[in-house]
Parts: sequence; structure tokens; C-alpha cells
Amino acid sequence: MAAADDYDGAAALAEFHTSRAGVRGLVESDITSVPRLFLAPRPSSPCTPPAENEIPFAIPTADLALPRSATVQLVRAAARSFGFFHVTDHGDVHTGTVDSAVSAVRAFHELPPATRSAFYTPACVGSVTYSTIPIPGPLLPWRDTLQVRFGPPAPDLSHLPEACRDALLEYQRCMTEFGKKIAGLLSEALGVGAERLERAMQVEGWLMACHYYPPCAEPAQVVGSMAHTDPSLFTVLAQDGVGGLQVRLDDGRWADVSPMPGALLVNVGDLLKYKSVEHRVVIKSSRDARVSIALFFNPAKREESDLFGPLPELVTPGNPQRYRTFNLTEFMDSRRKLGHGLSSIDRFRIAHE
Ligand SMILES: O=C(O)CCC(=O)C(=O)O
Ligand SMILES: [Fe+2]
Repeated sequence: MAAADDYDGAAALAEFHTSRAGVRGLVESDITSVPRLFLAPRPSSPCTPPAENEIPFAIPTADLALPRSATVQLVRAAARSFGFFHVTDHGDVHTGTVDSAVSAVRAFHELPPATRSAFYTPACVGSVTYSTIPIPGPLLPWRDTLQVRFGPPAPDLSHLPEACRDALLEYQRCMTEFGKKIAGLLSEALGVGAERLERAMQVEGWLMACHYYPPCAEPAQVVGSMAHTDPSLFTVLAQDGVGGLQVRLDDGRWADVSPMPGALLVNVGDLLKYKSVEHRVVIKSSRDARVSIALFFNPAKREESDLFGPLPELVTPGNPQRYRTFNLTEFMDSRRKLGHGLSSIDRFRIAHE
């Protein structure tokens, strides 16, 4: 056997976590090549690295300053066709609040290793974790994440690193209002009245994933975020100007979602009756680290007995139920078994002739 086959992935992973410095730590240590733990298998992996078939693409934009009916129409079209849209002129979420949160996340991830390693955990347990979260493969993404669970139960926010605590709490506060606004628009666009979705969701974003994608000298070798859909109602994403997010189009090609200064990006998750679209992040830069903050808005009820299905008023003979009802445990089990792509939700699809 060749020496390469003696490779012990579990030992390499344990050693990586022991450093408690994340991928950023590798870059700081001036590695000369990408460690095997991060090398994406090819060619058919769900984490396929960047290919030639990526195309630039204009994500639809919903301008909140337009008359309400025009915005609702834009949101309806965007949510149905792409499942992703930019939101501009979002009034009470000041661009400064978003920029401060993104800068604070960068500041945390760029703290000296000895300071940030105090927060590092190999697994995401508890309400505040800093980790390089493995993805199926087993593989590590070229990404470190500070993850905050906003409950319930309410987290102990004293665990939030001081470098980003105030900025993230202010961001979360503004995003609660923004999330209600988006829920109102999506709800009205479904034709069920502006309050319907807000009543069914936890209005505060539930999970905040503050990602840091270090630069990589061999970007085509690594995965930033694997191809996936989000297990949320919807997700709000703030990103800096580096770029790397891509969505999968109906024809299978990957399209770049170029950052739009001052805009927030909304994407529909698996639990909403629109189009949940696969997306991924590729590493674009060998020089600049990319920062993004994904805030997941989830359903309010998450017990075994809480079933997800279409709103009853939307099911008609001409618009039959397309997915059977399921509870959150079934759904998360499906994601664990079938991966984080579309097949995990397709499993609940009802066959109609
Ligand atoms: O970093 C990004 O742009 C996307 C992250 C993402 O898709 C996620 O956290 O679900
Ligand atoms: Fe996502």
C-alpha cells in the first residue's frame, strides 16, 4: 500500500481541533499546502469545487421604499423563481449596524490565537461556540464559525466574546424587526395576510452563524460551505465585499451572488412554501478573508407533536398538498441521512399524477 493510504483522518481531525485556532490558525502558521483534511474529493461530491460552468448572475432586488404592492410582487416573483433576493432601502436597519456587525465578526476571528482559542470547541454544544464545523465527507470546510443560539432557552450572553458582543446584540435587535418585515412580505405574497407567517415563527432570528473564510492559496482545492439548503423558514445574510456565495440554477449551473453594498440577502429555507435553493460558498481570494453572518429564522413550535405542512387555507383541488406533514425531528433525521441538499426535503414529497 502507498504511504498515503495510511492516512488517519480521525487523528488528523483531532490534532487540528487541538490547535484551537481554526483554519485562520493554519493560515497564520504559513502552511505551504492545503492539509488533506480540507481536500474536497472529486468529481461527484456534493462539495464539487469551483468549475468552469459558474456564471455571473443578477439576484432579484426588493426595494422596501417602493409602494407595498410593488414590493410584495417583487418578493413573490423572487421567492418563487430563485428563492434568493436582495433587500435594499431597509430603513430601520441602518447600514452602519450591519457594517459594524460584520467588522466585529472579523475582529473576533482575527484576535490573536491565544485569545480566540479560549472560545474554541470541537463540537457545537451550548449557546455560543467557535469552531471549524466538519461537513459530511468527512471533510473540513475552509471556514471558521462563531455560532450563537438565541434560544429558547435564552443564551447566557456573557459567553459572547467581548470583541463582537455589543455589535452582534444590536444587529440581532434590528434583525428582529427586519425579520418581521420580511415575514410580512413573504406572507402577503402567499396571499394569506401579512401577519400569518409572523404568528407561526419565532420572531427573533434563532441561530446566528458568523462565518470567516480565510484566504487560500489553492482555492479550487477547498470547500467554503458545501452545497446545501437551509433548514429554516428563511435566512437573512449579511456579507462583506469579497464574494464567494453561489446558487444552483435550475439547469444545474452555479451562479455567483455578487455582494451588493448596503443590501441584505434573504433566502427561502426548506420549511416555507416557496423555492428553497441549493447554495454553497467557494473561496475566491488568495489574499482576503471573507466574512458573512447568516441569521436563521425558524418556526416557533418545535415539539414532536408540531407538524409542518402547508397552511390549510392554501390547499385547494387546483393546488393540492405537495409535501406530507412532518415534524422537526423527522426533518433533521432526513438531513442527517440524506445530506443537506434538496433530497432531504424531497423525501416528503407526495406523488401526484
Ligand atoms: O457564508 C455564506 O455566504 C453562506 C452561509 C450559509 O449558507 C449558511 O450558513 O447556511
Ligand atoms: Fe445556507
